[in-house]
Amino acid sequence: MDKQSTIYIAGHRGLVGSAILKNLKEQGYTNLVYRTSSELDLRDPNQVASFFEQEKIDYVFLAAAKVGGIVANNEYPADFIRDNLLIQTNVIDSAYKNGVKKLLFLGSTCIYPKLAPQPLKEEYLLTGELEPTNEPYAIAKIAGIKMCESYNRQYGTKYISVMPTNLYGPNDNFDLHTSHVLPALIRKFHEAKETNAPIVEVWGTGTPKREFLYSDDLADACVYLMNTYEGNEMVNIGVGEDISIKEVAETIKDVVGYEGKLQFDTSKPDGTPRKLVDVTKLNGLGWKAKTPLNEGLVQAYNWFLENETAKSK
Ligand SMILES: NC(=O)C1=CN([C@@H]2O[C@H](COP(=O)(O)OP(=O)(O)OC[C@H]3O[C@@H](n4cnc5c(N)ncnc54)[C@H](OP(=O)(O)O)[C@@H]3O)[C@@H](O)[C@H]2O)C=CC1
Ligand SMILES: C[C@H]1O[C@H](OP(=O)(O)OP(=O)(O)OC[C@H]2O[C@@H](n3cnc4c(=O)[nH]c(N)nc43)[C@H](O)[C@@H]2O)[C@@H](O)[C@@H](O)C1=O
Repeated sequence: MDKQSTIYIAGHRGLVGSAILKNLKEQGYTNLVYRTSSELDLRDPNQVASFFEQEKIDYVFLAAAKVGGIVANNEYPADFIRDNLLIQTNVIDSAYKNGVKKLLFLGSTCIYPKLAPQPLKEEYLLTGELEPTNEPYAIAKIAGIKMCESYNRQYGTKYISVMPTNLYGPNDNFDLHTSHVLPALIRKFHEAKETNAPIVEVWGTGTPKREFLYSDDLADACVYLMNTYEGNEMVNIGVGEDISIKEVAETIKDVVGYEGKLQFDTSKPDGTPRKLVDVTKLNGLGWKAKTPLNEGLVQAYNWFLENETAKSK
């Protein structure tokens, strides 16, 4: 990308899109294009086609999606498969029809089989059954990967797909019903501390393991790969280390300074037992994560204090 290239960041207000926008601004890219979902509904093919015809976009970061935690995925499967198929199909096809030079598609590690060997290598895609709580979302993401590969093969485009592990950071979703585990636990421990509640409820058994990447690191990897990677094969993005939900809950408890107890609600789903990504390919391409989990959690909690608690005052 040149510093003057026209770069569209789809989903620029979200966890990932806002971090990519910040990274691009910091690196001196000046011609950045973005729209909110109310200005441009990416599920609507006509709106997307007109937008691409007008804007003459060179590069696309496709970070707009219907996203949510384990319970949201389980409760709204139709929304997750429909919205994601529509958004990615409209954007990828309009990018092709309007001569976009390169597009980066964001998948997720839930595309790998539920019981795949660990760490998850890129080649494990489509080798086994998916985790049922997020199968519709994962199927949409797999369709996005295959769409990029197919356009590259048939039309000679340069679309790349990246598979990030679980993410957290500024502009995360802190809604307890629809969020992922880290923002949920930050809110739960904070509110329990404020109200002197003796117990914080943690979903599931606490035994599943997850790998967590700070959103600024993810954004840096996306911009790096947009500038350096042209392969048709997807690339995992992660840190290469995981932690149990019980351990991460104890860590957040300490970061927040809550002194009560944890209680595990085993009526809630555990989901995939483990999804540690193999980052050999990413490291070989010259990129490594920088932010340690403890440091990232302190930053995420500070962001929550400055932005989310202000909303409820
Ligand atoms: N969060 C995570 O842990 C992980 C995320 N990812 C992937 O990263 C990408 C971004 O996720 P994340 O940033 O967490 O998600 P967020 O929910 O934080 O942000 C999603 C963004 O998508 C936009 N969007 C949603 N629907 C539409 C629509 N119909 N039209 C236009 N824009 C829309 C929203 O725009 P607006 O704000 O204007 O409404 C929002 O800013 C997704 O592809 C996701 O699968 C992958 C692995 C893990
Ligand atoms: C990114 C990824 O995100 C989702 O998959 P997930 O990793 O299972 O997501 P999660 O963050 O919601 O949960 C991780 C673990 O944590 C436990 N857990 C404890 N207490 C809370 C809690 O309070 N909230 C939530 N959400 N989870 C909790 C929870 O029971 C589970 O064992 C999919 O959307 C998938 O599609 C996807 O791509």
